[in-house]
Amino acid sequence: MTEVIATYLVHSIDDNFEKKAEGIALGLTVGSWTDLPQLEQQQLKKHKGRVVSIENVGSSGSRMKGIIRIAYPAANYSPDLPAILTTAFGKLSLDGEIKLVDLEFSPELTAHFSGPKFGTEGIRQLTGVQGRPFVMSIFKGILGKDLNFLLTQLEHQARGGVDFVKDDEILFENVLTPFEQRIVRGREVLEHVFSETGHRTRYAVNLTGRTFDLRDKARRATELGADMLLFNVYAYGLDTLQSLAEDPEIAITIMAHPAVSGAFTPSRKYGLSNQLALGKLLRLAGADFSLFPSPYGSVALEKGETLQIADALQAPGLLKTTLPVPSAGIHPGMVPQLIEDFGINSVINAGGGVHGHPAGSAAGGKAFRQAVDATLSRKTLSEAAQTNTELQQALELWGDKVR
Ligand SMILES: CCCC(=O)/C(O)=C/OP(=O)(O)O
Ligand SMILES: [Mg+2]
Repeated sequence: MTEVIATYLVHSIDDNFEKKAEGIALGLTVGSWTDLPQLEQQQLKKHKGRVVSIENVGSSGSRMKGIIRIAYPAANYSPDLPAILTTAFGKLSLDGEIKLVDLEFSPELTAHFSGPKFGTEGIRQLTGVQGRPFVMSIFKGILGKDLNFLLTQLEHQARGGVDFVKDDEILFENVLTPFEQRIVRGREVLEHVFSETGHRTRYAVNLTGRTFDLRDKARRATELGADMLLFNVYAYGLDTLQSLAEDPEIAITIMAHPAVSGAFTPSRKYGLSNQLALGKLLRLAGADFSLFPSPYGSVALEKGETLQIADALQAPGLLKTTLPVPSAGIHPGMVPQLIEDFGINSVINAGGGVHGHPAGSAAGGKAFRQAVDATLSRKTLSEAAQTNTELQQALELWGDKVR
């Protein structure tokens, strides 16, 4: 059956979850049922929502907690995320203490989504990076600074051996560091570093501006030789991301940033789960990378939640996999834990943990690469620090434990 099954966490003053479930299944589809004439019931049967399961999962304060799963037939909506989200959690999202925890797509429905254009394996083939997690750094302190400042910081990050450098999500079109100049001049800098060191760093430029201009701007970026695009997906919308990812003329990877998603994910009683918002839906919409708060950074999520996000991004399935990028407050001392938690099909991402290094940004990148090498060769960081100055300096500043 072509359908989507929504899983809701419901908090209710009573445990009559059957009534609530039936009310949702009908209310978001055919409206009413038992009082309809037989003929009408027959005609509407293919549109009726179906209660799949109900589970009472205890209580929270004065509320009973229930998990309700409802199936919505594909006959009711067009196969796109705006329609599916509005069907499964449109008006219902306004109706009290209810959280959308998951959406299960049938294979037939999933077939309508292209998913990531490159995905994990495509990114490994593109970059030649195998057998280790990627390392990425983030521009910091760019607002109000000119292009030379940005290019100098880019060169330092590249000389530190990071695989990717991303714009910070708060860098928009501006007269000091214009989008197209960042791409063209940034490329020159990275080619120069490559010619000198043999190391290639790729730059994720922030795709910003009005929605209807994004496609042409992204196509222009591709023409100019941009490597990657950063995209604040929830400031725009999932379907905007999907339209960019599906465009054959935008033949570069797209990195989804979680900005704004905190407006509707943290509550246990309302909104969307992070595994859905920063995991499954971004993979469906075509993100090659998905950034999310790590379990031990400066805007931490619970570890279980981050592992669910990563699993939604990397689980085997019809779509290519999206690289998880646990972020925020990351420093080299966290590398063993990051690799233990997220494996090598992930991106180790840091801004302050690179630029805050006592010996500067290049040393910060080197410290991360040294920490990755140490971890993969089963050395402790303190052992590796004995022969790696940059790592030693990083551990002296930040330590080698996660909080
Ligand atoms: C979850 C997003 C993290 C982010 O955007 C960012 O800029 C992190 O910077 P640091 O915390 O590594 O300095
Ligand atoms: Mg940022």
